[in-house]
Amino acid sequence: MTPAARLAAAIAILDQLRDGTPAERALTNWGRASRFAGSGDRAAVRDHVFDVLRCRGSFAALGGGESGRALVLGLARAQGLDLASLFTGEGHAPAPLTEAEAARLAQPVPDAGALADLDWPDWLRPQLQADLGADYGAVSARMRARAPVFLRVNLARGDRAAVQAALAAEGIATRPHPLAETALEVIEGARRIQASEAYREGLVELQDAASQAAIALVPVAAGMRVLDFCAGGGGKALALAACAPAARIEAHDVDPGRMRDIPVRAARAGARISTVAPGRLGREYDLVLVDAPCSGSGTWRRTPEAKWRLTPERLETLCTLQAQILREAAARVAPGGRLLYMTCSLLSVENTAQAAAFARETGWHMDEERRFTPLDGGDGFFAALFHRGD
Ligand SMILES: C[S@@+](CC[C@H](N)C(=O)[O-])C[C@H]1O[C@@H](n2cnc3c(N)ncnc32)[C@H](O)[C@@H]1O
Repeated sequence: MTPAARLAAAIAILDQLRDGTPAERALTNWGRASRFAGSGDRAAVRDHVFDVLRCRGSFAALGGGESGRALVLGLARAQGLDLASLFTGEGHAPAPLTEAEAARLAQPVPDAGALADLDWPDWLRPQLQADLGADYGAVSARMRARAPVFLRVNLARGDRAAVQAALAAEGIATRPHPLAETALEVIEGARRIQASEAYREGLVELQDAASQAAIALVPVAAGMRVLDFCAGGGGKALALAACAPAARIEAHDVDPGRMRDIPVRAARAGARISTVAPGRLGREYDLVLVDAPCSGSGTWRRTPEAKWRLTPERLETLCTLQAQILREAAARVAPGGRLLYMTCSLLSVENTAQAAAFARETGWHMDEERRFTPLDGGDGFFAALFHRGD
């Protein structure tokens, strides 16, 4: 496919999203109907679609509307592409610019800060400005770009340098990242990771660097009884198991189906993690992890559709649920044990305010609290470690 045909495909896919079709489904549908498209074409079209979703507000302003065509015009303009050579109408290229489009595109481009402002939902912008303070502008700019890909080195299987060499031998170039001693940032070959031997043999897992740094805060040791209360696919439980292979780790989720991959992932990593059905939990864990359901605002570079779907009502529901889960999880901590609360959110209502309210209302003490933003290199993330007040 030509670069222009890839833009035309992105336009068609973005138009499909307007009725609420999820991007992944629209991309799959397009892929099935486009057998002529090679893997490079598919990757490029996907990147266009996700670049637009991340910057939907500013690209709509730059391109003059919310249609697929206007958004892609905004993308092309933001990326400094030569519109005249792409929008030709020849072959599979998008139709030439209309006079109205050409006149709109001749207007001056707003400054970068004003554009980045547009890429947050309007209702959330004041909250983010207050929560991020002096970092607001820089974080907003960072959130418009693609997220880096990080790997967690499974220290139970090899040290970081050895794993880096094994990956390099398979064409995956990485560099150590300062956020965590287990973190490697992938600089080349990201699409090869899941088929690589290093991945299949459990030397690495895909995990954001901030999540890795948060897990490093946890005082986990051999013999400890640990509960991952909101285990989902088990990313945090696996990271904990790598830190303390002799800890007794149990994974739980209100939706047990979400834990279905844990046995396979644990076997790959050589980790021991048992999954526990709701209602079969113990009461005396030395450490309970709560990786709470949240807005996911810290990960919106990877899941940009979620940014535009979040509503004030949904955020309020999530905050209520987080407070409730914290209390349920705290009831399972043994005397002298610890509770770790985490979110992948940038919002204080889910982070510092939630943690402070829990401490105030229950008498638990906060030992440590850490907030990560994309300025640290990884996703937005939050962790607060507590011990019981008595
Ligand atoms: C942020 S995800 C967990 C991600 C996971 N820890 C990981 O690292 O891959 C939050 C999880 O909390 C679960 N959850 C939601 N409400 C819950 C509840 N009341 N009790 C336990 N788990 C809950 C969801 O099903 C979801 O899997």
